[in-house]
Amino acid sequence: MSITLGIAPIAWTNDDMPELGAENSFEQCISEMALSGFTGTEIGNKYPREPQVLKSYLELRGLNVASAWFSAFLTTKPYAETEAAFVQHRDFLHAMGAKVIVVSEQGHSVQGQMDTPVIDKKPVFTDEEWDRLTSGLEKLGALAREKDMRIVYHHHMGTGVQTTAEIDRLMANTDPDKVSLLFDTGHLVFSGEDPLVIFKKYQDRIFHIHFKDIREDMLRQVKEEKLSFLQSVKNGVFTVPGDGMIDFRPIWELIDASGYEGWIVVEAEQDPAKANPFLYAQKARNYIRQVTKI
Ligand SMILES: O=C1C[C@@H](O)[C@H](O)[C@@H](O)C1=O
Ligand SMILES: [Co+2]
Repeated sequence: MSITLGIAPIAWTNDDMPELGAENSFEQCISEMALSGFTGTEIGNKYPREPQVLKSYLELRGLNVASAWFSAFLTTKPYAETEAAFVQHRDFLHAMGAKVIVVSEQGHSVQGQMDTPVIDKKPVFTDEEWDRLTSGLEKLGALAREKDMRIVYHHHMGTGVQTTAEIDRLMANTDPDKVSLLFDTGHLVFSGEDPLVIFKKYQDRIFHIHFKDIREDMLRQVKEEKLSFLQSVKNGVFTVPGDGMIDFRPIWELIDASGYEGWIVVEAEQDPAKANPFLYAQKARNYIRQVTKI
């Protein structure tokens, strides 16, 4: 397997704020993905959930399913609740042919709170919560391995695994065979981390990649005005690769040199009323072609 390029539906319809892009239909979204030159997608709130139905729409457009997000609550709810929801999600993704499952711990997360400043108010897990998180993730990882899949942990703004130190702690305390890492350029730069350092350190554990860029002026505004994660997204802190402050060339050089095989998914949520998702998808595709020759 080599590298395959996908794009997330979140630029058309936003799962965190379904009112963003409510007017965009599922068929418009997947048709525009395919027309822009992508061959994969993640799954959004308008996608049919029956594997055969979803496949019939995607196959027509030459799209495969890369993965889909799963919210874990290992730090705040009984493990069995997360496991039951995870197994359903795993089986759906398995039926769709995906090999990786995006997992993010949402216990104490402020990412979905409209008025909570994302920089100052992110949660910090206690030692006990860390133990619940790492042991729970290893169990979910083992369930994924039963189906020849992997969980890829999504470090994320406004959550307990956001910073380099937190990613280090998660990686140090989990079995590499059970817990892999998702590399999201936008979240790392938003948080002030160095994506090159993270990629170099964890290249053997990175099994999924999200490419998103950051608008520098919006990032400044987020800090100055203490905006929440959702306000930041609405105001345009994220954009597609090639449209923001991140230089993807050195990132790509590391990815290429590492022999990475798997998905690179463009994931650039912004307000579709301000940023036409079809035009931005084409912009991303052109920039990636220039930088990676893919
Ligand atoms: O992978 C992701 C999924 C979204 O729901 C999330 O909020 C976004 O920022 C992201 O990186
Ligand atoms: Co992401």
